[in-house]
Amino acid sequence: MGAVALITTAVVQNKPLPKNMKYGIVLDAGSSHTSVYIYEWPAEKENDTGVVQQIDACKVDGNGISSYAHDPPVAGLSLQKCMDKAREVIPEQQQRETPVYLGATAGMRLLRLNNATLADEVLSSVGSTLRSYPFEFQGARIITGQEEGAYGWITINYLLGNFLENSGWLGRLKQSATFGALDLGGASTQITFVSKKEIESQENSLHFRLYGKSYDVYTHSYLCYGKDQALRRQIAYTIPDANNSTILDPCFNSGYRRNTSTKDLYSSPCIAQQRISTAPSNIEIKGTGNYQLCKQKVEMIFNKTQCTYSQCSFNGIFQPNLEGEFGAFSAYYFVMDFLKLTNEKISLERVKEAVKTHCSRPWEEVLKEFPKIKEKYLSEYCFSGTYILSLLENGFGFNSENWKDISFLGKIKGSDAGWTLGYMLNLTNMIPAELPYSPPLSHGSYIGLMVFFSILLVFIILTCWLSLRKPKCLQKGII
Ligand SMILES: Nc1ccn([C@@H]2O[C@H](COP(=O)(O)OP(=O)(O)OP(=O)(O)O)[C@@H](O)[C@H]2O)c(=O)n1
Repeated sequence: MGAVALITTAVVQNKPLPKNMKYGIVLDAGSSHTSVYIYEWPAEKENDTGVVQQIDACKVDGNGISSYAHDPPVAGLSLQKCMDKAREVIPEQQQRETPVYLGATAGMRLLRLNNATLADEVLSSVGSTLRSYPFEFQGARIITGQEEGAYGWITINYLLGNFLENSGWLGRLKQSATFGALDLGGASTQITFVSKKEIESQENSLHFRLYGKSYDVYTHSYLCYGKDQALRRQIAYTIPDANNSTILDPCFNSGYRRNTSTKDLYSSPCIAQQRISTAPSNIEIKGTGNYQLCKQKVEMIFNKTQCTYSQCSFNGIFQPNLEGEFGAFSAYYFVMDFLKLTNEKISLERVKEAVKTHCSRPWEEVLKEFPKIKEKYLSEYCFSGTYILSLLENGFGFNSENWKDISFLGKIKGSDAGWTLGYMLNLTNMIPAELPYSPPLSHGSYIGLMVFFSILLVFIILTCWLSLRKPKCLQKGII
């Protein structure tokens, strides 16, 4: 049984895994795009102390499989380019033994809320494409927010080597040194960390036994609090004020303009409470680039008033005190990397100053300086930086003191930080619940020691024999 048995993996675990697998493929079908990751096993699979490594990754063109809700068969076809690449990367004789998993995240969770039949059609379309490749297709499913949080936590701690470090006798005695995981996607965000305090809400509590050590983990996934859905909500709040269908938005650089259809904006279940029937069908957003005003608008989406537990993050969700160090990845990394704020020595105050400065820059100037960056990303870095600060500070409770505990992580030892590796490690039972037995000495060292002690023994016996034996001449003299 897999070590992470608490996470339900029903659909995927039905098929036995190929015995000689050396590679694994995981497709991350996110809300904004799909990525294909190829992993390679370490040579010593049985007594695994090596690390499964990402050897290639491919980003699928387009906006994620959920965006094909209007035409599900195309969702599968969109994956072909990256799957063709996987066929080139993995040696032909290994392909039949290579498991392929597809996990869809928050974009598909939202589509399922809107229209479960369409979500099924999209999944069956990607399933038939993946089945047409010579790999061992293990299933396509929508993973839960809890799984997304847990697998992200497993991935970063596995890659950082924390589980093995905690598994020795010394590691088992001391407090578990793991990193908490902060994952910001397009449609949801996850926070996951080991908590010494009681976790008051059952749905936020996970227990893992990994390499012989137990971990009590807190996790929560906030649907609709990914970067793209948060932006939609922030815009939707302004629509009632729309005058002549124009919105002045402080979260975009001044001079930036964008047209949005309200039908498209309102199509997300995240905006359900904010829809107004008198909204114009099209709105024009005009940036005014003001960090303080943007922050005020962004904070409207965090409800800090109700809490039925001893303490909450926001929206009445229980969250224990933050503990230990954290690794922040996905959009946290993309945005902070763009703003050059990933250095741990940069204080929270300096981060705020930098976001404020970026927001105040005219759009023309930004565009001129970064002509190669996709306009969608570039235009949103003022909002994204402000949102990240609000989420971490106002939402989760980070402050000037513990800001230094956050590391913004893109790749760890060559593998992308994200949920996919943890997902595959769990489904292939790569992380044992108990520490595999490893003899204290290697075979070579045993033989070396045996030879050494044999020579030593012969030497001792010889010395004793020589010293006890009386020389014949002396014996004669005495007589
Ligand atoms: N260079 C980049 C790349 C991506 N993004 C943004 O990062 C966010 C998250 O992207 P990703 O990690 O791919 O999230 P998804 O998997 O699509 O989201 P989810 O898990 O919520 O489904 C998106 O809003 C995307 O616009 C960005 O700002 N800059």
